[in-house]
Amino acid sequence: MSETAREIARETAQEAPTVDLGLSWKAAFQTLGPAFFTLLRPTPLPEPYWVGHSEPAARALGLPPDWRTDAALAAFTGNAAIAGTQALATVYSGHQFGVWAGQLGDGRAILLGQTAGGQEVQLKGAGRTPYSRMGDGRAVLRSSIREFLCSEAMHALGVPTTRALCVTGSPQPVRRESLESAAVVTRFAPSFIRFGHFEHFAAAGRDDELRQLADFVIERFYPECRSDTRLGGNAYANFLRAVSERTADMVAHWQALGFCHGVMNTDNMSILGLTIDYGPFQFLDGFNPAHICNHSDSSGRYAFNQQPNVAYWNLFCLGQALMPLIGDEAQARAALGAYPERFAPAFEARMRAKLGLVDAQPGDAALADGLLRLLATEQTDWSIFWRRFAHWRAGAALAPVRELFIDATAFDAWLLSFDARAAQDGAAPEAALAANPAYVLRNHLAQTAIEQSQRGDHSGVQTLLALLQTPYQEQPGRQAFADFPPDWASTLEISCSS
Ligand SMILES: Nc1ncnc2c1ncn2[C@@H]1O[C@H](COP(=O)(O)OP(=O)(O)OP(=O)(O)O)[C@@H](O)[C@H]1O
Ligand SMILES: [Mg+2]
Repeated sequence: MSETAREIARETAQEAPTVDLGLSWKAAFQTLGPAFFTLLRPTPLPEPYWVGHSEPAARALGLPPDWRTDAALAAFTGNAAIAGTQALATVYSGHQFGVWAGQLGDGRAILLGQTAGGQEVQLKGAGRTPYSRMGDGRAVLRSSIREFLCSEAMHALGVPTTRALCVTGSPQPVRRESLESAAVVTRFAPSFIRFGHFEHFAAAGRDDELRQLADFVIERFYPECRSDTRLGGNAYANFLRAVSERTADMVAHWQALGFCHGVMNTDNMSILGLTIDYGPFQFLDGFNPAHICNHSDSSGRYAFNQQPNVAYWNLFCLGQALMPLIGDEAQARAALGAYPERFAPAFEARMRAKLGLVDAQPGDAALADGLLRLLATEQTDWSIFWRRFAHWRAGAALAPVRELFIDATAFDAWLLSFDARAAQDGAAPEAALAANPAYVLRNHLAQTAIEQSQRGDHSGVQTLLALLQTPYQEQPGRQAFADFPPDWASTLEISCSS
């Protein structure tokens, strides 16, 4: 036993009680065998309390209506084991900020198990694992609230994402730049497997495990790749193609919503094309295409307008890792070609929806591009512009849209060409309202709820969650949540510290 393993064993030594939450479980990731994970228990936290909970997530997971019991509080803080589960941490590697980082792994996320309904349930911030390196295995309340809210917000926006059931907190101090307190996010997804899991075994030349992992993912999530006759009928090439397509769809959706992920390392890229790891993310305020949301990203590698290229770069890393299975470089390249082929039309379709158009026409990309240039020149507020525009399309006055521009003449000129184009379209007037949310999780909204929570009042988290769960519907009395950010929002520095 290594010294780290011994220390972890000491931390988790006390016998955790076992509780039954009324969920059925079935072994999944575990069946891969010990090369892929380490069995271990979460490390308990003292005096746990509820911070936030998502009822739609609870229903999706199959929990009963009165699920928030003391037993659930203990289980979702890592203080009790759940009957029928065997917790584990998985090993992965990855490229971070463009550089090979070697072995990483679940350093603070612990997989509890997979429900019979096919959802893997993880605790993030549940204590050290053999993959924690220098980390403490913990997550702070601040970042846990952000992850919880954004997971559920993205789901409600229709973006493929990992989901979050709840956040629980503990007074246990956690040191970051200052002393903060610990929290745990319970999140779930059909799989938390990342590009980095494949890179891990490929880098070590462990082709047997690489194949085992690919077969595991293909069998469960991409079975159609086995019978696909494209790419010479090569199942692994078709798998790479399918992942490329899902990734393109996901990133096109991000770009349409003005969502900056902030840490698109290959260990944060889901093999299912889900948005994963909500760290220094940000929904754009003013539209600056080169916006960098992560204060730790000094070179702007993950700037908003770099995201589509970075995803492609990350897919190349995945392609490289899968090469021993694909075997043919031309097929791998062709598989990766699916990304640009898919991204451009996917983004164009998203822009069309935002504009309230349905029928694809040849000049659409140029029309959208013309508008994006105007928005960039004036750094117009992304979400407010689109929501007001959607209301105008649905029959409201134009003035609230027009007044967003200092130079309204340029916008008027664009509008002339838009009007001509819209006249030939069959879209329902209110269509754009379903593509342009009224509420997104802007940094300052999250920050306000976090500070309130840090003072012991968690009601702000639930209030915000309720709005984010119905983002396309204005709620009476909640205008402030859809409004321009306050001046202090621009001074918020969100970094990798979490
Ligand atoms: N406080 C911590 N303690 C231990 N390991 C950590 C800690 N913070 C990050 N890590 C590990 O560092 C690596 C990169 O971290 P990154 O910020 O991408 O992930 P994360 O936020 O911990 O989690 P995830 O990607 O699971 O949402 C991962 O292996 C992660 O587990
Ligand atoms: Mg991560």
